[in-house]
Amino acid sequence: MTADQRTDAGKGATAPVAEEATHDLTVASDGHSSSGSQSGVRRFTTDSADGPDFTLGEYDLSERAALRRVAGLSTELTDITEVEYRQLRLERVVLVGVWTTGTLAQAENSMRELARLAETAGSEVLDGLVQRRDRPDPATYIGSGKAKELRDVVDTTGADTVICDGELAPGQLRQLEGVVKVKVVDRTALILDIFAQHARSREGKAQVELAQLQYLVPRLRGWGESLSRQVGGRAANGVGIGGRGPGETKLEIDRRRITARMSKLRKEISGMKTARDVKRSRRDNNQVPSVVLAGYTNAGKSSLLNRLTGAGVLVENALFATLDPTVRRAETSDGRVYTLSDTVGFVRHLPHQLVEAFRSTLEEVAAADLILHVVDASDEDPEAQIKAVREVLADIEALDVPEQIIFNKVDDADAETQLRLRSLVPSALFVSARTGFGLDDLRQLIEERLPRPDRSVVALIPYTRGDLLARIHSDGEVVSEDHTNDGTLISARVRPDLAATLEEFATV
Ligand SMILES: Nc1nc2c(ncn2[C@@H]2O[C@H](COP(=O)(O)OP(=O)(O)OP(=O)(O)O)[C@@H](O)[C@H]2O)c(=O)[nH]1
Repeated sequence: MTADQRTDAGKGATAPVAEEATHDLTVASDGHSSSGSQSGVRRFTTDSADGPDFTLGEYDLSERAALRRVAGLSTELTDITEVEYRQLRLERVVLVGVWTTGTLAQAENSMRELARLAETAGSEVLDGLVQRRDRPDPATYIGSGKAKELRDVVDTTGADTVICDGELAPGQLRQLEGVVKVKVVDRTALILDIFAQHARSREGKAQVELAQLQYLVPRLRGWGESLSRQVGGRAANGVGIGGRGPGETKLEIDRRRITARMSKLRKEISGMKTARDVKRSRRDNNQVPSVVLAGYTNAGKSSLLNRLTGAGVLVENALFATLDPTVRRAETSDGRVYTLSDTVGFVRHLPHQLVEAFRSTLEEVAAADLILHVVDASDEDPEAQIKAVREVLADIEALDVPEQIIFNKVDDADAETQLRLRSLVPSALFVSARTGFGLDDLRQLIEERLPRPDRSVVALIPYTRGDLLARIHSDGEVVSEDHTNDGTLISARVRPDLAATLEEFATV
């Protein structure tokens, strides 16, 4: 094996999803929009408690470039302090990775995944380089010789961006940019950007913005005080940013504003979580068991949800089509009701900022009765998918929820692969959301693994409480039922909460 390997990262990947690739996203949550002027002086409305409209003044070009680089923002933007995000405009990209551990095949898979991520963000992958190293170079991520080679690849292909397969220190990004002379972004910024493109709900948008800001804050420190300027004069004359008076640097103001914005977002997210908790506890009180589809991005979770519930959920051959959790009602063949939900797709090296920001959404997974862990059987490295998903499950403390591995897309996996997967996870179920193969088995499995009603009750339910009778029928198992003058005498097995409700009508 040679030390340096060129990958075919772009070749194995599927067609880019160009739609909306350059769509802009404004995340000012109160509906105020910012307005920019060509001159570089930007006025905008802020929803911060610090004050109303204000003027930021001008950044010089190098500062703007630094801001964009730090934020991983689009080329024609913007002042970070406007708290407005646009998508990365990554058009023609070259990928670069450092292979430190594992096999070459694993390193290449990681690059292939990076290629898919880049394409999901709307870019065209032109080439990819991997360098074998004990650890990334502290200055330029790859070694200086390799960086020059990368510059040649950039020149030859006409790429406008380099994407690194890791999270880089701000200094590394800057120094590598200095060598290759085009924009350099890292995997984290790329994933954050894809999430920003896919966020639809208010909660999803707020969560992504929070994650972006978390990514941003240490990077503000990274390019540091040298870019700070005294803006105390502006702050003091009232046009500034709620001013702490003279002497405050631009950097400090940025940082303070971002911190304020982050705590506002946290509050918003926790408010939305409360609303969701209420819904969930209503479901819990009705003891509706919940089954969650979790798994790697693009594994086919939405397709399975559609198949199992007939719900019209977006299915897209792109990473992270699903960002906002979808909860659907489903029923077993014996009429027991449960909820089936789709969750955000996981990915290798899911930025910790995202896991943090999406924690409240992911808590749904930790509260489930059963996790259907969907794995793409046609993927080159399903083991890596399983590992990555389990890492996130561990992170959100969902490891003690019963988990069932479902290998999906078996229509696209040859017999040899299926055999290998079978020996890898003997208890796994093999299905195809596309052809319908194995779905009856999956339904049956859900039925068997749903918590069963285990309390025996005998109760005389007055005719005025048809609601209770209906619940016993839908959530429990009726043993016998008799209509008497005083009401319905019913013997049934039900779950503990319903048993408690029925206590006042119990006859034994
Ligand atoms: N061949 C094959 N393709 C499938 C199957 N199930 C889903 N797909 C395809 O896989 C792609 C991703 O499917 P989704 O259902 O959107 O996957 P997901 O896991 O919800 O994706 P994220 O939203 O990224 O987490 C789509 O192009 C589907 O048509 C299957 O059983 N066989």
